[in-house]
Amino acid sequence: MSKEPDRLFAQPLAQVPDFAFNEDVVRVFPDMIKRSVPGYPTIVENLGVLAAQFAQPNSVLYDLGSSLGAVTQALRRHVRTDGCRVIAVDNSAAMVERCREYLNGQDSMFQELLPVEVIEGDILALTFQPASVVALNFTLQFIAPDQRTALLSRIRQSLLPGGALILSEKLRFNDVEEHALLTDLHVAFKRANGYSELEIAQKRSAIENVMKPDSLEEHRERLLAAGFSKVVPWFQCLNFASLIALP
Ligand SMILES: Nc1ncnc2c1ncn2[C@@H]1O[C@H](C[S@+](CC[C@H]([NH3+])C(=O)[O-])CC(=O)[O-])[C@@H](O)[C@H]1O
Ligand SMILES: O=C(O)C(=O)Cc1ccccc1
Repeated sequence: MSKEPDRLFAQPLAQVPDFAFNEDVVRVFPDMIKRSVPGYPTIVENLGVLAAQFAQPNSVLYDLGSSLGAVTQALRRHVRTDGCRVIAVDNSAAMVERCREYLNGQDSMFQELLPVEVIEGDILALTFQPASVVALNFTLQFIAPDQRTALLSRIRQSLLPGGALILSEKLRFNDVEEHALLTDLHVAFKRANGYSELEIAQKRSAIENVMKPDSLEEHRERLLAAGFSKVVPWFQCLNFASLIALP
């Protein structure tokens, strides 16, 4: 994995462009996501552990918005169920190219890993195969809000009995004080990870038009509206959380 440190927002920018998953981001992405998302390594590793409980024989496990394939690699470390295969999907060509390289690296180091296919494509245009596990690890927040219910409904329709959707997201909070406190604590987390005030401020304006977090209540209601029967939060660290949604 690339060890290049994230300095993308370190210099003052005359105008901060909207955040995009381009080659510059790909180069620093492992460092960026670890220093920006509290609990990220714990979520990714345990997503593999959870997935192993829901994986059904001869089914597909989806990693939607796979970026560099961290979740796919965790699925392949933990899931031993017969006949499973992983489909990773991302619409960033730069991410997909590097993701394929990393997965080839994993293949060369370990034997008997689940087969994996990496698709460059829009998850909104994807035809889902019957699946036992669908991971949306910090991806739904980048989907246009008015498209989210339809996407979750299609995922729900593709899920096999005994399967699960695992949804990780940055949260906003309806309670003003709770929102302010957890936002401040997230800034403290970033500062503690070496980001300057300028980096934090410029990153905030880069993502504000492209990443729209929902509250836990909105997620729960939307998942139920999409046909899921049960929503169980299994992890929260500051304003980042992960939920299990059962068909
Ligand atoms: N419509 C779309 N179709 C396909 N991909 C998309 C779409 N919109 C955004 N993406 C992709 O979703 C990913 C979101 S990052 C996921 C981290 C990863 N899951 C991880 O566990 O490391 C989250 C973050 O950076 O905060 C990017 O790679 C986008 O290209
Ligand atoms: O950096 C942030 O403030 C975030 O909310 C997380 C994030 C991580 C990586 C890309 C975009 C957003």
